[in-house]
Amino acid sequence: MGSLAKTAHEMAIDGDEPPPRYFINESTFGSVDASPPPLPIPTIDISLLSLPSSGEEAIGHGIPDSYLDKVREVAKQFFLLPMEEKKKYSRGEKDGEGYGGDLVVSEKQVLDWSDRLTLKVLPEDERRPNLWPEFPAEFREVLHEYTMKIKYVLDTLFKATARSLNLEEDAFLNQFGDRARLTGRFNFYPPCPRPDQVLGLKPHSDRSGMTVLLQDREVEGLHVLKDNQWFRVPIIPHALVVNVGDQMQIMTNGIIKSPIHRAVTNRMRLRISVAVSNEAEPEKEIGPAEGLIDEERPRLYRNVKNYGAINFQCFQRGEVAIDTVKI
Ligand SMILES: O=C(O)CCC(=O)C(=O)O
Ligand SMILES: [Fe+2]
Repeated sequence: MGSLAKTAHEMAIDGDEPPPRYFINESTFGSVDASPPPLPIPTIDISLLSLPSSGEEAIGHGIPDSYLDKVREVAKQFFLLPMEEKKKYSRGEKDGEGYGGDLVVSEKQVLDWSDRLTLKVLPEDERRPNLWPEFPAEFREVLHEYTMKIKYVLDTLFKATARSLNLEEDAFLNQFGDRARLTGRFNFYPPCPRPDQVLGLKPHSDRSGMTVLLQDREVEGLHVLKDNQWFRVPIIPHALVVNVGDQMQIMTNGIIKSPIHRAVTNRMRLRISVAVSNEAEPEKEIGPAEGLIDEERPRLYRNVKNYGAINFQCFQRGEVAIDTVKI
C-alpha cells in the first residue's frame, strides 16, 4: 500500500493532466458516458417506514434542508483548506482512516480522481480524535450530530425492512452487535480535464450494511448499474440516497441486493458527497437470517466475520467480495 505523490485535488489546482494510471481500462469498464438515462429511483418517506430495496431516495428523515446544506458546507470548507493543514489528518499507510487521495493497493489499480476523508464515529471509544479536523470550527460537532441523525435513519430502515420481510424487528440490528461501526466518508471530486476517461470513484458495491449518501446540491455524478446498463441518479436536494451494502445482501439471503455504483467527474465543477454507513462489529458473525432460508430459497451465503477485511483483500486481488462468501 502506498500514498500518491499528489492527490487529485493537488493535480487539479496545478492544472495537471491526469496521469495514465487514472485512465479507465476500456476493456473493463468501457469509456464513460457522463450522462446516461436517469434511473427512476423509488422514494421512501422515512416517516412512513416502507421497505427499502437497493438504491432508493429517502425523504421524511426529519433532518432540515438547511442542516443538510451545513453538512455539505463544512465538508467543502475542509477540502478547500491549504494542503499543509489537511495533511495533519493524513491517512496512515496501513489503515483507511483519515484524509488522502485514492488508496493505492496495487500497481495495476486504476486510480480514482477524488480526495477523501474517512472517520469512524462509532463505537465512540474507537474514535481517533487526532484525525478529526479542527477546521472549519464546527466540523467535529457537525460530524457527530449528523451521523447520530443518520444512525436513527439507518436503525429505522433496518427495522422496517425486517418487519416487511416478516422477521422480528431487530433481526438485522442484532446481527450488527452492540459495537457496530458507524463511519463517515467525505468525498471530494475536483474538476477533471478528462471526464470521458477518468472516474471519480470506480464501480463498486458498498461493503456496509447500508449507506446513506448525501449528494452535492447542484452537481450530479452518481451512476448505478442496473440490468448491465448505467443510469444516473438525479439530485433531489432534500432527499438522501439509500444504498444497500453487501452485508445487507448477505443477511437478507440475497433478497435485497447491493447495487454496483460509481461516481463520474466533471470538467468544470467540483462535487462533494458525504456517505455514512454502518457495519457489523468485526468479530461478530453475520449471515442470512434464518427466517429467509427455506427450500425454495436455500442459504446463499456462509456466515462471515469481518467482512470489511474480506472486501479489502478482494479489492486488492480484483475479485468481487460478495462472490467469495457464496456457498
Ligand atoms: O459520490 C458519490 O455519489 C458516491 C459515493 C460512494 O459511492 C461511496 O462513498 O461509497
Ligand atoms: Fe459507494
